Amino acid sequence: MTIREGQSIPPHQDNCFGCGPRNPAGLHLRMQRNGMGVVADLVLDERHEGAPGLAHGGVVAAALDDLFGGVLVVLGVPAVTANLSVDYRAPVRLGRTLTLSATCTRSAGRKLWMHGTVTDANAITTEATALFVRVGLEHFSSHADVAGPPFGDWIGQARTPSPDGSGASGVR
Ligand SMILES: CCCCCCCCCC(=O)SCCNC(=O)CCNC(=O)[C@H](O)C(C)(C)COP(=O)(O)OP(=O)(O)OC[C@H]1O[C@@H](n2cnc3c(N)ncnc32)[C@H](O)[C@@H]1OP(=O)(O)O
Repeated sequence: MTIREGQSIPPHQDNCFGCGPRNPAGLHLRMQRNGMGVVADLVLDERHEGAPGLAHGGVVAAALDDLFGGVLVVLGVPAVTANLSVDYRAPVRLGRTLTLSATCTRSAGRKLWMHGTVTDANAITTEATALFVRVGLEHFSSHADVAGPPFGDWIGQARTPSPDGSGASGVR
């Protein structure tokens, strides 16, 4: 599956907490390709509240984690979060249009390092880094039927790792 610049990223699966359109408790993230990364707008509301008027930090972390999952779709690499680190630089306010962006900064062997930010009116509120580890399709298929769209559409076409194990074009 080739996703062109500016094109929408399909949800990982319809019920994904981050980007699934069918999940009533989900964030309904809609990502677009931005270079070798992704961007998305997100408005959080009282369902996502932690401190009064402010977003729960775990929700913000989940959104960034899911954007990293969107980067995987751009790269065509099946992988999962091994480690996620979040710097909360400023409170994230409810009812604001937040801009989330994420990209892969490096890959080596099975590992991919991600970087992402949340901005509100061009000010960074949150910054995250993550280590993703490439997995085989059995990581997913051993728990559920993953053959159908949209998950099966891109995961089934995920690129075969190159001889050096990287497989992710444009990142090293
Ligand atoms: C593709 C579609 C994605 C769709 C959804 C996206 C949603 C957003 C992403 C997620 O939320 S994924 C869900 C949360 N993550 C998980 O459930 C993953 C659970 N963990 C695992 O399944 C395994 O621990 C994992 C696949 C990550 C690694 O197990 P393996 O047995 O395959 O590999 P191994 O433990 O040998 O580690 C491979 C390398 O990564 C390194 N590594 C693994 N975990 C690490 C860690 N936590 N911190 C640092 N390094 C780590 C490890 O040291 C090693 O480095 P070297 O190759 O240099 O020796």
